[in-house]
Amino acid sequence: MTDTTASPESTSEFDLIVIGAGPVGENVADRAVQGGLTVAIVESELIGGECSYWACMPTKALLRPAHALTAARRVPGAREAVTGELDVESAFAFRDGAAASWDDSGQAEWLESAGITLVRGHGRLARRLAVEVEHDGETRTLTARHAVAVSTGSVAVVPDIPGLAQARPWTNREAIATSTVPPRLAILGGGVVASEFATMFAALGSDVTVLVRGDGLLGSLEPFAGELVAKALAGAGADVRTGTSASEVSRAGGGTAAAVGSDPADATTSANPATLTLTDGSTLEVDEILVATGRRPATDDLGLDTVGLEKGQTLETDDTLRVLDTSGEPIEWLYAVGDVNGRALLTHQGKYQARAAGDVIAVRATGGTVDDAPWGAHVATADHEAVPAVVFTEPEVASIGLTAAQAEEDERATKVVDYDLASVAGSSVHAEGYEGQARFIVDTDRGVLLGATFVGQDVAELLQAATTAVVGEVPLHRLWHVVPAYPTLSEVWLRMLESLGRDTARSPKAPTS
Ligand SMILES: Cc1cc2nc3c(=O)[nH]c(=O)nc-3n(C[C@H](O)[C@H](O)[C@H](O)COP(=O)(O)OP(=O)(O)OC[C@H]3O[C@@H](n4cnc5c(N)ncnc54)[C@H](O)[C@@H]3O)c2cc1C
Ligand SMILES: NC(=O)c1ccc[n+]([C@@H]2O[C@H](COP(=O)([O-])OP(=O)(O)OC[C@H]3O[C@@H](n4cnc5c(N)ncnc54)[C@H](O)[C@@H]3O)[C@@H](O)[C@H]2O)c1
Repeated sequence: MTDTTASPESTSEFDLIVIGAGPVGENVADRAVQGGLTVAIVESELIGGECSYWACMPTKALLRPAHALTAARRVPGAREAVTGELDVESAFAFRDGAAASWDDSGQAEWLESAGITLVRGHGRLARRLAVEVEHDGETRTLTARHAVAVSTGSVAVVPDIPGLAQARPWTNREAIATSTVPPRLAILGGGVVASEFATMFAALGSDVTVLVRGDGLLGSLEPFAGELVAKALAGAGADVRTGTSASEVSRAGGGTAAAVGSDPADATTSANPATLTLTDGSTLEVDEILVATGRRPATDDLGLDTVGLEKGQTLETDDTLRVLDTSGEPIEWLYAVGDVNGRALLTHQGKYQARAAGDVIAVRATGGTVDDAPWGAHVATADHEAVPAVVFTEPEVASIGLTAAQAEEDERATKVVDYDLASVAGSSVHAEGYEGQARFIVDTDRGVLLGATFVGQDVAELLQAATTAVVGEVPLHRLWHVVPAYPTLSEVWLRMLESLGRDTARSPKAPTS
């Protein structure tokens, strides 16, 4: 919509400036360009962000060999063909490929092909509609005609435990970029990151101890999810200790684990062990410690004070992703999208927000009509109650919507339907001795699904159907006509309906006798 003939290097004014070129920032920029705007994106590290190099992609690649091996071993005929163990070097090579060997040139090419101007450096808000970019000791100011979007993501939290920081613990970055398998690994935390890395390193051959502060793994999900994952971890030789944490850590010489960085070669295994004193008074000696105790928004050095906000804070937003000021009013020109707004720390959900944000920024800039009613084109309504998530542990955990506990807190009229996945025909041919569990949360007043959780081998692909049912508020009586193919794991849907009773198949318009 403005002059785009000036070279990107010399141009300092754009319709939109995006700070942070992770998966979310890239999508905000792309949608805004498609909406006719000129866009600059500022990135201080690698284009593609945490997800591409230290999170989603490499972790799933390094988990996959163990999943495939376990799956083969569960099927007679295939089992006999597995004559060796997991090959760690090949698994690392597969991981390297998934992380594009920590080289973002492909992503830079994509930005160029999409018509987005890349500005390398650390971005900070300078004042209204202005971003200061620091790169190689030089500072340049970019100005935006219409909006600035912050997509700076999140960083790992290192808890304030005496001696922990000095012991140079791994975060997800060092853990996923390592080229060696620590013989003994302690994992602090019991959430998604802890559970996935415990599964991964146990399969790679580490002696893993998971220190869970609460009373089980994956505390925000249905309790049976954490229980089944803990059972499988124990079966894989990991020691999952609940109600325990570290009260002190020491490592002679401070440890040699790498500083956070983008070079995988930096992540070396410590030559000197660390000793953790646990809250029960016992001690634990390990070669590496992985902190998996949550994430905080990357807003420490973002110039938030220039817009009346506080450094380090989560950037709360309205549903069109505009940042709220201290009085709860949206700042017209400032958007926050992805992990940094704390709405849902997941790539797919951040990219969903990005599609809405990029489109609405373009529409507002060009004087179009904003579609911001719930479920409109320019709002991220699903963030509130319909966030799909998969934990890629063994077994997998796939969830959408409310848990039974959340539904109860809401005081909705709900019914919980539990079903043993081992009892559907599909699972019996999928794997010998298949273990798994499904739970559906049904709104009995409205006759729709509010949530579902599946735990078991290969349940991730069951999730999209559940997401469609929850988001689409598909009536139960219509679900009776959604026939699952036989014999698949999806047959659990029919079992859920049968548990509710054939009466739920009657449509509201059916004549009553
Ligand atoms: C171990 C792990 C595994 C995960 N696995 C999955 C998964 O399987 N599926 C899933 O959906 N989610 C997963 N997640 C979550 C997912 O990684 C995040 O939700 C996602 O990366 C968020 O994207 P983002 O673009 O908001 O932020 P990020 O990916 O963090 O990107 C932010 C970008 O902004 C840049 N930046 C920050 N500050 C500045 C600044 N001031 N100036 C310029 N640039 C800046 C950063 O360098 C970075 O490139 C995982 C997370 C972890 C930790
Ligand atoms: N497959 C996926 O989609 C995937 C994978 C990994 C991460 N993620 C995302 O990344 C986010 C962060 O994951 P996470 O596991 O780091 O955070 P989390 O919030 O899921 O879990 C943090 C865990 O650390 C514990 N903890 C917190 N402070 C502690 C302390 N001081 N001492 C001991 N324990 C402590 C908590 O009790 C909890 O068990 C998640 O919200 C998730 O959405 C997604």
